[in-house]
Amino acid sequence: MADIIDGKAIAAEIRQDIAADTQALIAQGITPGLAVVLVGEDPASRVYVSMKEKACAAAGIYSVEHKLAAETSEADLLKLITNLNDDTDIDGILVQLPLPEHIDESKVLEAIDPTKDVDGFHPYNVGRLMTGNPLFQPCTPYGVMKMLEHHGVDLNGKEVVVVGRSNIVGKPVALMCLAENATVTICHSRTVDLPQKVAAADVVIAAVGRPEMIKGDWIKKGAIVIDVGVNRVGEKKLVGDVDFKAASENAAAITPVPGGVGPMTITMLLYNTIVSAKRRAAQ
Ligand SMILES: Nc1nc(=O)c2c([nH]1)NC[C@@H]1CN(c3ccc(C(=O)N[C@@H](CCC(=O)O)C(=O)O)cc3)C=[N+]21
Repeated sequence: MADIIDGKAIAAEIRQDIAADTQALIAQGITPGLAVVLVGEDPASRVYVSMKEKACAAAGIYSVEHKLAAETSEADLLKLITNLNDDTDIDGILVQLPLPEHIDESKVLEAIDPTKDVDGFHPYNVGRLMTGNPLFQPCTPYGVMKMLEHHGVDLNGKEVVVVGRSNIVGKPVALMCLAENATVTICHSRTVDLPQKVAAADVVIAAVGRPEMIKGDWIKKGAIVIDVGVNRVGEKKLVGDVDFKAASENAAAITPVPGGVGPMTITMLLYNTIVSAKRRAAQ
């Protein structure tokens, strides 16, 4: 049976450090500040945003939520971002994705001051990550790396297979593993013989958004499995991209869903906010 890599526990540990750093910054007269912008009424987005609020409050971070109506114009959203860029109380700006259809996502992400881009989605920060000199690392992949580190996984020379090629998870996590000297393969919907690719992996990182599509018998004995998927099936049940039960038979260690990567994502958002506030304090 596999070890469970407990994201909730690792997140709680990191959040204690974040709370201590926050107190130290406040003592220097700098209160870390995060602005979260939510456009529209998507229920899942609302849940995530309120989780972020609670986590900020628990850590002592100042947070402001800007809830805008679904029909808000792109121009008005850009205006809000400009104001937040100029607001000296704000160290981090997060615009919750997805945005409504009529708003150009790239335009919005590019409007955020890269020095406040705690999501790490601005092309400037993407470029900094790609060239090996990151300013902010995107929260979900950064959380994945912290989980591997906490579990004592050394990626040097390992075969990492990333399933999924999104800008927010697949591509950046592949770059981060490469920076740790892994041999990285990125698989996707057009990959030929995915089971065989996954079977070659020492570390599998699943980020496709399809419930339990990665089967347990694809996993090599002793592999590490990181499941980034959060798929709601039916009313309440949350499952990952990996068939957890079957994969646990082969894996040396595996992350659960819920309680795996999810809690780490929010933790790394707070972490990036503190990093940004420390830069402000050092100015
Ligand atoms: N600009 C932006 N940045 C994001 O980081 C971002 C976003 N937009 N849009 C949506 C996705 C999704 N996301 C999650 C955060 C926490 C959990 C999480 O904590 N999940 C819990 C379960 C929570 C539940 O029950 O729904 C868990 O896995 O244990 C999941 C997903 C951040 N996202």
